[in-house]
Amino acid sequence: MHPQSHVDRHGLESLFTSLPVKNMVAKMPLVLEVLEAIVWEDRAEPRMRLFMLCRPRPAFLSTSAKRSEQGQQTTSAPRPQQHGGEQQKKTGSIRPFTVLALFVPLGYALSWATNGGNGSTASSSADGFVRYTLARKEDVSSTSAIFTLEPATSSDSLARRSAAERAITSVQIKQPQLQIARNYTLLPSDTGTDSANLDLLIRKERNGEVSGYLHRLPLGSDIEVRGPVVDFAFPEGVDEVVFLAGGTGIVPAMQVAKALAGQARMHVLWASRCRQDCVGGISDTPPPQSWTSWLKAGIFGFDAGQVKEIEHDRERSRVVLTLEQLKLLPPSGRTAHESPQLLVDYYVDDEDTFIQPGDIQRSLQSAYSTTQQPGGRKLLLISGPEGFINYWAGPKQWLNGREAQGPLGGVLSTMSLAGWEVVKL
Ligand SMILES: Cc1cc2nc3c(=O)[nH]c(=O)nc-3n(C[C@H](O)[C@H](O)[C@H](O)COP(=O)(O)OP(=O)(O)OC[C@H]3O[C@@H](n4cnc5c(N)ncnc54)[C@H](O)[C@@H]3O)c2cc1C
Repeated sequence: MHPQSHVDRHGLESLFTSLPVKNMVAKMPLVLEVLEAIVWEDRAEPRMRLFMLCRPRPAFLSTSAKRSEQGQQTTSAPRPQQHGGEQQKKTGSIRPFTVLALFVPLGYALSWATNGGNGSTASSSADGFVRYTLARKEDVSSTSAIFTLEPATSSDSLARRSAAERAITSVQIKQPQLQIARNYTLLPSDTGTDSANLDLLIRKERNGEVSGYLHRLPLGSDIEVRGPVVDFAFPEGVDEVVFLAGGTGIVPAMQVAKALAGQARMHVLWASRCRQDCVGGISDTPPPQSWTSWLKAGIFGFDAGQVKEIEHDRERSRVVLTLEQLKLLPPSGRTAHESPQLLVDYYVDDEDTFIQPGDIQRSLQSAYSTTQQPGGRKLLLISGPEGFINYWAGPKQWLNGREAQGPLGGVLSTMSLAGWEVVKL
């Protein structure tokens, strides 16, 4: 999930220090490539990053380590002393003004070149970002919305299909003032048509740099997008999937449901904070009623669950509608199970319904009882906020500059998961 920009720092330094000004124009493509690599290189030197940012990063932005652990692309690398002059001095062999002196004319030249020298704005930039326009924003709840992005020009759009078909994919969106980017998973296109538009479900994080910026943008704004990036490629032979989704973690679940339709049976357990996030969603396999619900039903003469279902059926959010459509996808591929291919259960914090280990265990067992492919692979996927993944499966790990699964921890590590491969997304 990281940009594959492997910058050879020493090569870089010698390039900059040895570059004669008269050769600058001739070497411009190389220099631009290097500068671009620095911007996206999470191990780049602080002094280099310093000059690529539009403004100094405030202290609270020193969450770079956390972001990197999340597989985010950012211009700041995990480091103990972000503004530590000591560290900068130790590693410095290029004087800051050298970089600045190069960058300013280069930036000007790049802008001139990409604009064809006439001041117009090209839709695709040298760093792979493509210009889109915010065409629609559909509020799902007070904290999340579906953004529809249209290519700014008809000739230039990200090729959705260039990423592997059997994979979870996301795109990276740039926050141009800070020069940072975040991943957002693509909502599956509605009808199987390969629309050039991109639909994204984006939650507004409190004080979130990129999500906050996107939620503030008015319709018609330019948004720079690049990708798609493969976040997880499905192994061959998967015939059972149990998917634990927290919040916007439902979007990768929808991609899996679409990609594996007819090939694997899938059960999604989706936890949302409030009902607005999943209006109209009715669980396919509701957990057994607790004794308190039976008591309420006895006292009040109705089942509270039924009332909720009637209320929720009045309208359905677009996410719930898409999930319903995915349930209807015709079987294709090697196996057509007779039982429903996709089951979705809804859990809502505000309604005091939470995913319980027993729900997961039931789902795993029911998958076993209906499996038709002996030897088929079984995946237990978990996607959502860091806290959600940590709670169920333990934290991911950051190893050698890359995000790794880390050992299985959390609640799942105490359960019997024989035969199931757990993947933290
Ligand atoms: C592969 C992938 C796919 C994703 N898909 C989606 C998707 O479809 N939809 C979606 O909404 N998100 C998705 N995300 C998450 C998304 O990429 C961003 O992480 C998310 O939008 C937050 O980014 P931000 O810049 O807004 O917040 P950030 O600025 O990174 O902040 C994140 C949180 O940390 C808090 N924070 C910041 N600094 C500090 C500090 N110093 N101390 C304590 N707390 C702090 C902020 O208040 C905020 O709540 C995906 C992530 C990945 C890796």
